[in-house]
Amino acid sequence: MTQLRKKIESACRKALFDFQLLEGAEGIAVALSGGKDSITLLLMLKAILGRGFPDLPLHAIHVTGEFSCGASVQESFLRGICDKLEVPLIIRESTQKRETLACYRCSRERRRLIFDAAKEVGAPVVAFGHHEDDSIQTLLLNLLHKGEFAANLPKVPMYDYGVTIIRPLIYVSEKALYEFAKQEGYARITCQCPVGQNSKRMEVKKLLEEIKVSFPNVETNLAQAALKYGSKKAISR
Ligand SMILES: Nc1ncnc2c1ncn2[C@@H]1O[C@H](COP(=O)(O)OP(=O)(O)OP(=O)(O)O)[C@@H](O)[C@H]1O
Repeated sequence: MTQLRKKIESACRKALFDFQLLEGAEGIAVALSGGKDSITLLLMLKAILGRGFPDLPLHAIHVTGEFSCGASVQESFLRGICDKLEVPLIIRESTQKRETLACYRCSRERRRLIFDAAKEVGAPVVAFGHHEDDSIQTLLLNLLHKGEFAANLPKVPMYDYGVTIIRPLIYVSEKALYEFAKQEGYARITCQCPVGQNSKRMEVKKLLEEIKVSFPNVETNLAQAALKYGSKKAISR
């Protein structure tokens, strides 16, 4: 096992433990876009479940469709990964059209498709591949755009849908995930969505790079603040 793999697995284990992410779970569904983050997540959970954590059934759910994130991923590529890991793969179709394309609508539909599939297979705990940098960007984006101090939380019960979202990669940096994907040979650009490439999130990413010049610890500090003070709004009923 490489050092990097060990490092990511151990950060993932720490998140599972610190936030009790698997508490009460009877099965886990990984939202698998085919990008580096969710593939790594699937590999990590496969390695961890049954070793220090309950041996829960694991499923992968992929949403396909012309403009869905992950649209450039071949089904056979995902099947290959899942078959090797002996994880059942479920594929759902998104209906997004270019004319009506907007991030919020697309991701709402994707979530609904993923949640429905997860419930159908008896795995209403859904793991997303969001990492530490996603959380930092979300925090800044919400602050600048909406005046809210709200980040990605590691565990969010979605009472209306009857599922719980978990984010086991919350302690892992994007850089580590990128390096690992390169090492494992599945680093590839997946999001070819014309809307996603120009989003406010990209602007926040650039802004963070600029801030980093004067404040080198900005990412660590924001990640900590996100976990400590990130809004509880998302988890209130
Ligand atoms: N088409 C999809 N099917 C299933 N899950 C998805 C899909 N698109 C995104 N997700 C889930 O949402 C998470 C965040 O999506 P986002 O588009 O921000 O991807 P990302 O940061 O590029 O991650 P990844 O490298 O896993 O694609 C992904 O890690 C994955 O768990």
